[in-house]
Amino acid sequence: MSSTISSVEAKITESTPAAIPVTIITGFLGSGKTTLLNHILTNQQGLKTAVLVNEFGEIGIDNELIVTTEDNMVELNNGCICCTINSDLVAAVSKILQRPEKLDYLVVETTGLADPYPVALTFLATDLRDVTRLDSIVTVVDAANYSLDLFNSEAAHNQIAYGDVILLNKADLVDEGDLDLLEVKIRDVKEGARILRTTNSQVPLPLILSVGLFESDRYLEAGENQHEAHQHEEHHHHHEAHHHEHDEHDEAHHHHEHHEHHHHHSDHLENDGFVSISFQSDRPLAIRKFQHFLDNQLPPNVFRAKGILWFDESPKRHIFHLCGRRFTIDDSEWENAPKNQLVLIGQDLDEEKLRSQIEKCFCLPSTNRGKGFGKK
Ligand SMILES: Nc1nc2c(ncn2[C@@H]2O[C@H](COP(=O)(O)OP(=O)(O)OP(=O)(O)O)[C@@H](O)[C@H]2O)c(=O)[nH]1
Repeated sequence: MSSTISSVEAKITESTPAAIPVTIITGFLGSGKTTLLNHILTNQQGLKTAVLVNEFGEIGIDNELIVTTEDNMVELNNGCICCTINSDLVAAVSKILQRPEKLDYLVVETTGLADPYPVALTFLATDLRDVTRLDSIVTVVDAANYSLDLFNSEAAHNQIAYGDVILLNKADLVDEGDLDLLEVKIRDVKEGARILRTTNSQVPLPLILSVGLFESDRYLEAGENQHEAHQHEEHHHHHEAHHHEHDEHDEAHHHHEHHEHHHHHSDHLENDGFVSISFQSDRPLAIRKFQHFLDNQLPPNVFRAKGILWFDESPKRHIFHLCGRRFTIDDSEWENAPKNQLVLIGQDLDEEKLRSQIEKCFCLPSTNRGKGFGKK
C-alpha cells in the first residue's frame, strides 16, 4: 500500500471519530439480500441498526417482508440508487442520521440490478463521508442461478468485483462439487475473494459487520482520476477501468465489451434490459388459475418475481418468490385487509400479454363479497 493511500485512509479515520459504520448489501435479483437483512436485524442485538432499502419495481414488496417493526427503515423506490452519486441517497441517509435517537449501524440494501460502485462513492465523495464510515460491501450470490446472472447483467459482474465479502448463498440447492466450481468462477472475477457458503444468508455477523474491509483507496483513486471532472459519468468510467482489470476473462470480457460500446449513463436506467411489471388488486386470485399461469404461461424471461398473494381459497397471506425457474409460496397471517401485490422482473417482457394473463387469474367478483365489477 503506498503512503499516499495510507494517508488518505488515516485522514478519513481521523476526521470521523463518531462516524456511523455502513455496510452495503448487494447481489443479483433474488440472491438473498432481504433474507440477509432480516438475519442482521434479528441477530444484531443491542445495536440500533437503521436500514435503507432500494427496490426495483413500482410496488415495494420488501417493506412487507423486512422484519423491522420500528421506524428505522427507509425505502427509496423511485429509481435506482446505483445510477450516480445520488442526491436522493444522500438526503435519505442524512435524514436517518438526523433522528434524535443514537444510531449504531446503517445497512443499505441495493436493488438486484445495482452496481455497488457509485453507491459506495456516494458515501465517500459527498458530505456523508464526514458522518459515515463505509465498513464493507457484502455481495450475496445465488448459487443456484449464478451463471445466468453473469451472462445477463453487467451489474451482477460488478457486484462480485466490488464485494469485500461474497456469500455463496443457497448452498442447500447446489451440491458440493458445483459450489467448488462456482468458487473458481467467482475467483476469476475477483481474485482472492473472501467467499463464505451460506444457506438462507445465515452468516455469523462478526464476519460481515464492523469488519473494516472496505478499501477506500481503490474508490478514491478512481474518483481522483475520473470522477471530479465528470460527476455524472463515473459509472461509465468505472466500467472502462474495470474492463481493463478483467479482460483476461472471456465471459466478462464479452460482456463488458458489449456494454462499453452501448453503455451510457441514461441507458443504465434500463438496468441491463431488465424491466419490472407490477400488479395490485383487492380481488383474490383463483389458486388453480394462478397455478396454471405459473406452470404453463410464465415465460422463461421472467427471472424474478415476488408478491404478497391473496387466494380466494385461503385465509392466509401468501408470500410468493420466484428466482430463475424455482418458486416458493409460504404462508403467513394478514395484518391488514387482504389484497394482491405482485412484481415480475425480467428482460424483453411482453407486458400486455402478461397483464392479460394475470388478469384472468383473478376471481370474478362475487356478490357476497360485495365488490363491484371491475373494481380494482
Ligand atoms: N433454498 C433457498 N432459498 C433461499 C436462500 N436464501 C434465500 N432464499 C429464498 O430466495 C428468495 C429470494 O430471497 P430474497 O432475500 O428476497 O432475495 P433478494 O436478493 O432480496 O431479492 P431482490 O430484492 O428481488 O433482488 C426467497 O424466497 C428466499 O426465501 C437459501 O439459501 N436457500
